[in-house]
Amino acid sequence: MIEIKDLHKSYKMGKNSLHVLKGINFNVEEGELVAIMGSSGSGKSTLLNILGMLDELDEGSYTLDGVAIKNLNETKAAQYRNKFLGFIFQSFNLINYKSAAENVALPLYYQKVARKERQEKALKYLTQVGLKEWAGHLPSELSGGQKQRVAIARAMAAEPKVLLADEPTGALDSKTSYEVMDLIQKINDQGNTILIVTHEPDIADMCKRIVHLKDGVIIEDKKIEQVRASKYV
Ligand SMILES: Nc1ncnc2c1ncn2[C@@H]1O[C@H](COP(=O)(O)OP(=O)(O)OP(=O)(O)O)[C@@H](O)[C@H]1O
Repeated sequence: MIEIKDLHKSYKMGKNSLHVLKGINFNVEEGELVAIMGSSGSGKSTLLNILGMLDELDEGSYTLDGVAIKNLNETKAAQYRNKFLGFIFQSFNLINYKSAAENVALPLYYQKVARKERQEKALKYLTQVGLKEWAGHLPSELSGGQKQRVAIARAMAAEPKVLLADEPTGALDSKTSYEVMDLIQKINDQGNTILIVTHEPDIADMCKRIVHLKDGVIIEDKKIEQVRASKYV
């Protein structure tokens, strides 16, 4: 699903440049649930932004579902982003004056899906995240965990190939974090490919594979069974 080869990314800051990703090689198969970990500044969000086509890579290659993502013009990039990718953010990024259902339906509006189908899909995905009864409520009437569920339903509504989540539980207490992760696991069980950036080892432990970044390179990439086995050696 995702193929990254020798990826490099630098940020220019005046005359200087900061080399953030220094040769990342990384493949993700369909149906994986991957945690990307690493200390602050290791390049996790930069990598996720490149995977999400929100930022451009400098060197190397990125192939997403067979499409080479490099030097695409803005229009093509936006088309592929909408078609392939769903995003979940730490701070939910819901629109405050729109109801839960309207928030979920929004990506479909941008995809020019007809109103009736938008409403049906919004309700379908809100039902999947257990919030059917809350469809007409504004985000301000929902708890943090419920807001993240709405954001997850919104990410799923456009039926993307890959879900990308940047610290999806970062703003939630532990109990709610586990509930949101249970939901993410269920969505993954349905065959969806999901990548999660997280600081929290117990959240990473609920994924199927953990990739560790340090100073812009991958220093460890293990299936969860290997991670667990190595804890007891
Ligand atoms: N747009 C930008 N312009 C300049 N430097 C940037 C930009 N975005 C990130 N950086 C720098 O790149 C480095 C990696 O940042 P990144 O956000 O990818 O790290 P991270 O591992 O996600 O960190 P955190 O866990 O704190 O979110 C940091 O030193 C950061 O200051």
